[in-house]
Amino acid sequence: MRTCMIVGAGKGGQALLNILRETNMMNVIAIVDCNLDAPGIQIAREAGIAVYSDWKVVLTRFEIDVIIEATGNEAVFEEIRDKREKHTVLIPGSVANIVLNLIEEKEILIDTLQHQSKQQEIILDSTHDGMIAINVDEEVTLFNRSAEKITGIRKAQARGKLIGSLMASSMLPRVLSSGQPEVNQEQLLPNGRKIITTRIPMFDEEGKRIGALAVFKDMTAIEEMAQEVTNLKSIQSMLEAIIQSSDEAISVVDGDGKGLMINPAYTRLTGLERDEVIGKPATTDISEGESMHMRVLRTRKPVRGAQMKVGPSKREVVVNVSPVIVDGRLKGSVGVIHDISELHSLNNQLQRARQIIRTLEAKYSFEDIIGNSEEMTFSIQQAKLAASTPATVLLRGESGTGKELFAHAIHNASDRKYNKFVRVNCAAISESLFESELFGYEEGAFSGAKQGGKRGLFEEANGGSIFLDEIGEISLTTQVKLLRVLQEREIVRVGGSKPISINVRVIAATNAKLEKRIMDGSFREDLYYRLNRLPIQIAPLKQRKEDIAALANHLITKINQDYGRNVEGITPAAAEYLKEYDWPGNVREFENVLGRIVIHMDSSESMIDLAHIPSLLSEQKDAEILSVERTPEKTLSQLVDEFEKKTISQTLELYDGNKTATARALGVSLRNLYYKMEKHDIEKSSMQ
Ligand SMILES: Nc1ncnc2c1ncn2[C@@H]1O[C@H](COP(=O)(O)OP(=O)(O)OP(=O)(O)O)[C@@H](O)[C@H]1O
Repeated sequence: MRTCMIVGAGKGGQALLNILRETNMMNVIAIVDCNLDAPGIQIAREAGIAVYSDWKVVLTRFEIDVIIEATGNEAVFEEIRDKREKHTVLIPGSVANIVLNLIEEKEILIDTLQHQSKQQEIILDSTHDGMIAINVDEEVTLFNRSAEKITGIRKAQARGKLIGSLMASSMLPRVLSSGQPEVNQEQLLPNGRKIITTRIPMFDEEGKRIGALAVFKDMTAIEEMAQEVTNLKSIQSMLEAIIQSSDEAISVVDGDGKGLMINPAYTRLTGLERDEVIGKPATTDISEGESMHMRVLRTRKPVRGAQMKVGPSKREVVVNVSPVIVDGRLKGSVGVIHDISELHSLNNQLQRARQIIRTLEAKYSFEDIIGNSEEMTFSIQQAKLAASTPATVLLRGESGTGKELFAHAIHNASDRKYNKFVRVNCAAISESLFESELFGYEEGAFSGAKQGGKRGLFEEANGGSIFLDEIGEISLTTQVKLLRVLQEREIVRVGGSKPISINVRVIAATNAKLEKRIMDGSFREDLYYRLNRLPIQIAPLKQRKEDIAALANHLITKINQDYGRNVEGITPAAAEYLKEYDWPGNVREFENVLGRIVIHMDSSESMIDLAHIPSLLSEQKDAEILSVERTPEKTLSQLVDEFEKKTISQTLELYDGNKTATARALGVSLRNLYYKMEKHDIEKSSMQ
């Protein structure tokens, strides 16, 4: 290194001394100044540099290669120039000044660079990408905050360290030596995080390799985000699918009330297509007046159950609208429209279904009426004819002949079969209730009347048939009212004045001799003629005994079902025997007798035979002897008298006319027996 002497220790000399020492460019041997207080003198002394007041002395003591003249004094410069050794280089003070300026500029530059690098650091620290750079010695020169977060290594720890000691798996040394960039490489960090990184070699302006840089992203976070987005997307598509397939009409508007979404049900109901709604303000939307969406956006409160009519066909709907509030901010509103006209039509269908079920109340048809006798065939023919007309029918026949069965069959064969069949047992309803039951009543018609009044059975049967069983039993007052209904085809509720027109087919039935009733004044002749326009007489079983075998088989099937038995039928001999009996209770009695036979049969027996019947028939005979035919016109004392007469006659017969034995058997005195025999006109022959 060349030796140097600085002449002049003023400001310039001092600066030069500092530079030469810092840069190590030359070995400063001595500094010269006649003023030993000059600023450079002190620094020289501290640095162990010799201080002289005469430069010539220095030259005599040291081998000096370079003399720097820093006095700014031209005379001094010329003297040194002339007296120095030839090989010694002399640098004038002005040059030293230039150097000084350069130094100042360098300092400013350094300041600026430092400032810039601070700024760059801030920028690099604020980026989300991790960045690590190394120099050619593989020392870390850049380690930004994101790199710190992703790798978990402290920035302060990393700076200046060998990358290999910091992260053994780092590929930066490889890039540094190969000079080849490596783009978008996946890498697993020791802390378990997955990164995607791009590594590039760095060159200076002359193409010299100066280091390598890695820029990387945290894939774990990205993957988590991607997962969240995927989840959100699937929820969104699920919601969309639900909304699109919903039968409820749905519309969604944004916070400004502009249409965002509607579903096909909305278009079906309102007639509004997507392009008429999406992006358009919902100012009036589906109905007149303020839009429900706008009201909800204004008040931030839901609207529930608003009723309105919408669409070209003015369908009745109920609307529910709710605000959509996310994190306290109003994002829009969702409206759901329920079409209640569909509900109404469902309700109608339900009513219809109910009506069909009701027709099951009229459960028999002509197929259920058994009998091939001439009498029965004729009755069935008449009934079928009656079924095809709206006419009032009067079914006549003894008790148990099948009048109700015929009434069912007529209703079910008529065009009213899908409407109601209402059966009224006129004998069972008390006189006082009869009118209100049949014709209904208005609210307040009598004490105990229901609020809003009540429909009567005629209204109930509207569109269908009403079966007035035991019609002979109704009072004269009710007969007048019924006649009016049959003539006018309208009813007036009890306590009301407004006539209500009704469309009901009347099927009446009686076992009474109405003609006799007319004679004694208990039945109105005009009503009789009204009812008797289409009379159907059903013959008693004793007049059509040829029906017995077929009836027996039919009834056995029915009994098997009722009692869970498996009787197959009746032998011809048994059927013949049953024909000998008169069946005063007709088919009902026949059915009861067969039922009792079946119950008494052994489960191994499959056919009803003679052996099963005799005891039963004798029981029947006893019952017949001991029973009296109860007809509505008979009074209790008449019935008791009749029973008494039959009992006495039967007991006399049993004891071959022996009155003493008969009186004893009946628990009466002989005198009393005679008295009763006379009273009942029991034949003299049996009175011996
Ligand atoms: N021809 C028939 N074929 C099949 N079953 C019959 C027939 N006639 C009557 N029945 C049956 O006999 C029973 C009595 O019939 P129904 O009640 O119709 O007689 P009714 O004349 O209305 O009697 P009442 O005057 O006492 O009311 C019922 O179980 C019915 O099914």
